[in-house]
Amino acid sequence: MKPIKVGLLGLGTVGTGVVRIVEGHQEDLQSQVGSPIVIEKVLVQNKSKSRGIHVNPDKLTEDPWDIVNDPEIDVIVEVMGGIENTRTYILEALARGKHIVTANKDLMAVHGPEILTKAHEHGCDVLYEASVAGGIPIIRTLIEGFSSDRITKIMGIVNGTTNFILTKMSKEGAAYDVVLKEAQELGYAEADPTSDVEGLDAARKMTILASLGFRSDVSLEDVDVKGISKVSREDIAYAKRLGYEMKLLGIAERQDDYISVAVQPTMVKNSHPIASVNGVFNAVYVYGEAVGETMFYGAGAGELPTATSVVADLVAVVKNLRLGVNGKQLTLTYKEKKLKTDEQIASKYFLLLHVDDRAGVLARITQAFAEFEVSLESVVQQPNATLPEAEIIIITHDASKAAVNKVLAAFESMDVVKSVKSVYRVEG
Ligand SMILES: NC(=O)C1=CN([C@@H]2O[C@H](COP(=O)(O)OP(=O)(O)OC[C@H]3O[C@@H](n4cnc5c(N)ncnc54)[C@H](OP(=O)(O)O)[C@@H]3O)[C@@H](O)[C@H]2O)C=CC1
Ligand SMILES: N[C@@H](CC=O)C(=O)O
Repeated sequence: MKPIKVGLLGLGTVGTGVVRIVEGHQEDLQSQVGSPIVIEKVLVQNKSKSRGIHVNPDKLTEDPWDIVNDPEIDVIVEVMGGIENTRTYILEALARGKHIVTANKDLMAVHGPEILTKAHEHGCDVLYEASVAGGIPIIRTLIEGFSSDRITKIMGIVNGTTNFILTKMSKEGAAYDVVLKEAQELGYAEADPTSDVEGLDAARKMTILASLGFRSDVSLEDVDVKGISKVSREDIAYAKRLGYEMKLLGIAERQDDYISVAVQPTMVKNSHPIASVNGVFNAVYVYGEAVGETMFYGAGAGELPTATSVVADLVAVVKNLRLGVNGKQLTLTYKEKKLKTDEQIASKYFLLLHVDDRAGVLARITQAFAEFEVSLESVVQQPNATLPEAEIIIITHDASKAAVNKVLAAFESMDVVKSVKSVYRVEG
């Protein structure tokens, strides 16, 4: 059979993995799709850079149009990252009838609907399994595995870099900056790791998951995002003492027609399976009305796990080519979203306050919670080790975000409250 020719945009962490798997598993791939898969051309920024993999130098190009305009190329695998240039290359490639596989969540979270519409118009496939949770086949699972159910909640660790950092800080007492550097060296972090640590990467992934899971037009602006850069070793130690692990969680919830999506550092009860998801591993919990609770676990970043998802998409495109059904999949119809208000978003909260250490303070603090009908699960007061103040550690029962914000606003005008050191959502 005629070989399938692939143009690879990018030969960094993921691109290198794609070449290794396509070459190393060639026989298995051929047996599934019935023809050889050949990486015909590879786009890089700098052809003379030394690389950890040998690629025939004649295949390397620094000009994306060498690939986009090449009529011999059937499929483009985009693993270079970035948004605007990449969007242009992909739209142009679709206009020329090429199928696309991408790992680019930044692009798909922002321009996904435009790209998928264009693909449909041109009878092309656009697959993006690797864009969320690296090696876990969660996108295919949401589209196919849950097609018969109605999802009410998607909750997970969807960023490997921040889970790697929080795990090392929690288990080894490691310093934030040192572990971030290690995550970068291992190829887990984004080109600009701010998007990992400030939660944007996870927010993009949650946009994709929530859109597919709730079949709703969720956009990045709908996600309430907070990263881990302000999580201190002290916060992690408090969490552990109380029986929790600190995790950066993405949480998308639906009640009737109303949804909320957030990414935030969250204290997860030790007994919850997500609390023991460590290092670069990701896990996604999906709750369906009929199926109940399910969990998907695996490496969320890194060369080979991510490339596994990319090459699986490539195999799917080639199988569709064989069957002549590219671009013929039924597209999802998205409902117009209705976002929950802060009154409708409920969870347990952890608060750490520094207060004056004198009679009646605890009563005033608890009175503020009572005023806004926030019920408390536990309250602990202890002296501060270094300051002439007391610390109050509070865990609430389920309370609305609006009510907790009102309590926090009340603390601002209470002279006995010196500072609100930390506030975290609590799960489990
Ligand atoms: N790393 C991971 O674990 C995961 C990454 N992803 C996504 O996969 C994509 C790639 O990530 P990753 O492999 O880590 O990125 P890298 O930074 O390691 O590699 C990027 C590659 O693209 C090339 N490149 C970048 N910009 C251009 C440009 N303007 N013109 C030509 N070539 C360019 C680079 O060339 P050169 O080598 O010459 O510099 C490099 O080979 C991103 O979208 C990322 O978000 C998704 C899941 C996991
Ligand atoms: N930087 C990302 C890579 C995979 O998407 C992460 O750490 O999860």
